[in-house]
Amino acid sequence: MRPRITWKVATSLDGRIGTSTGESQWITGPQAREQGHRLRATHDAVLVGVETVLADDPRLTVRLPDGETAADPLRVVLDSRLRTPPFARLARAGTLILTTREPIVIGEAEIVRVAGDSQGRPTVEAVLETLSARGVRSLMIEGGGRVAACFVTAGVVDAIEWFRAPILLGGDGRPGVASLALARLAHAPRYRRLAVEPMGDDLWERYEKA
Ligand SMILES: Nc1c(N[C@@H]2O[C@H](COP(=O)(O)O)[C@@H](O)[C@H]2O)[nH]c(=O)[nH]c1=O
Repeated sequence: MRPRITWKVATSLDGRIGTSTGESQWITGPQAREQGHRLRATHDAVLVGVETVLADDPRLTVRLPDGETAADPLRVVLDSRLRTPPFARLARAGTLILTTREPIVIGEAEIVRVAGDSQGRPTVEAVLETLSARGVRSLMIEGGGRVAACFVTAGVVDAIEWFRAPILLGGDGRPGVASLALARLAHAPRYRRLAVEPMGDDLWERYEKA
């Protein structure tokens, strides 16, 4: 059985995750970001694409206010061509890098080769099979836009945790979800809103697959 998949995204009002130059830290305020950490703590694994590693050098750990502790999820990077730098914060034990190339050493991360599509990117199916085999039952995708588009297109995004900040970044900003190549509205993936909660200046919108 595949893991339950949640896509978590922090955007401007107009659904952008960064400016045209890629600046993205931070779009949402401290309360929304803390909630993001709580969501990490409730998932077995958190996944990003290598573009996010190169842009943000994320840690993907759970960092909670003083006195609160929670285990870190398995960190997963989709990196078909193994571009994760050995000095990246994710290049350490507790990170699984999925590639379609012959594995090389990247810090202390574990590198596993999986099946690729016609463009040499790990297939969603192969990623989910690999994670299921490791006992991952819940997976949170944290971006970027292309990775989100792959999982949405594959029809496997069961829930969305959307943090929306009251700023505008415009059409030249980086989209939260890249191309879905939709010609017909009838084919748009549809989600049902479960809750909306103010988080400081931001909004936390929760959706599940309709
Ligand atoms: N920019 C942005 C987010 N960005 C997400 O957080 C990641 C950084 O995680 P870490 O290095 O562990 O702090 C980054 O790569 C991206 O996935 N999250 C948010 O709640 N709000 C924000 O405005």
